[in-house]
Amino acid sequence: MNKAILELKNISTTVNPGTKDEKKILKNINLMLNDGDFVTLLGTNGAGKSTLLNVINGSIIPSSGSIYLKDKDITNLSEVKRAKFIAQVFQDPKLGTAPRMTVAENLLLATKRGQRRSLHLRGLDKQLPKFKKETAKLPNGLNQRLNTFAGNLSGGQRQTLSFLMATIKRPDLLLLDEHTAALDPNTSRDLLELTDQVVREQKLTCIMITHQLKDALHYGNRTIVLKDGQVVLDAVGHERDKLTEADILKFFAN
Ligand SMILES: Nc1ncnc2c1ncn2[C@@H]1O[C@H](COP(=O)(O)OP(=O)(O)OP(=O)(O)O)[C@@H](O)[C@H]1O
Repeated sequence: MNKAILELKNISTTVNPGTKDEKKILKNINLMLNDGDFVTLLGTNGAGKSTLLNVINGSIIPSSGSIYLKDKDITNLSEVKRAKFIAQVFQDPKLGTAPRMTVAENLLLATKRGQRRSLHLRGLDKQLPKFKKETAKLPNGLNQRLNTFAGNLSGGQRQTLSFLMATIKRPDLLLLDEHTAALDPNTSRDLLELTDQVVREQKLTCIMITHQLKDALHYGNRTIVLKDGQVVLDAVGHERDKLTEADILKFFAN
C-alpha cells in the first residue's frame, strides 16, 4: 500500500478577513500525496497554486483545515521549523541563495538546514570534495565556481545552485514554484532534466508548478489542476497516461 507523506484536510485560506477586500483563495482543498509522488501543478493565473505551496511551507497559515506531514500535524508549525523537512525552489533565481556567500558556503548552509545558526559555517574544508563531486554532475559549470559569490553567478547557475541546495539534504517534500520559468529555453530544459533525474534517484515527493502543458505531462506521475481555489483535476496512473494537452486546456476555459 502507498504511504502518505502529505495530507491536506479541508484547507481554506482567506485574505483580508473581515474587510471589504475579503477574498477566499483556497476553497476546502483535500489532497493526499503518497511517498514518491511527483505532481505537476497547473492552473490559470490567480488559481491559487502559489498560495497552496505557501500553505504547505508554512508561510501562509490557513483559515481552516489541517496539514499532516508523515502523519504529524504541522498545521501550527512555523515556516522555519518546517524548513527542516520541506525544501522549496522559487521562480526568482535571487531567492534561496545568499548573494554574499560563495557557492560552497551556500551549499554548506544547505547541508545544515534546520540546525542552529552558530553551527552553520563550520566544516567547510571537510565538505569541499563532496561539493565538487555534486556540482560536477550539474549542467552549467558550477563545479568551477565553488569560490564565487552566489550573487555573481548567472541566473541559470544560481537557480541550479538553489535546486542543489534544496535537495543536497534530502527533504521529505520538495516544492518547485515555476523554478525554471525565468531561464532561457536551453537552461530551463537542463534544469528540468536535472530535476527529473534527482527526484527519481532520491525518490523524492515533489510538487512542481508549471505553466507549460508539455512539461506538466512529460514530467512526474501525477497532474493536478487548480481552478478558482479548487482541485478540478487530479490525474494519476492510467488516467494520467491518457491525459492530453487538450484535456487540460478545457480546465482553463472560463
Ligand atoms: N496577500 C494577498 N492579498 C490579497 N490577495 C492575494 C494575496 N495573496 C494572493 N492573493 C490573490 O489570491 C489569488 C491566488 O494567488 P496565487 O499567487 O496563489 O495564484 P497562482 O495560481 O500561483 O497564480 P500565478 O500563476 O499567476 O502565479 C490571486 O487572485 C491573488 O491576487
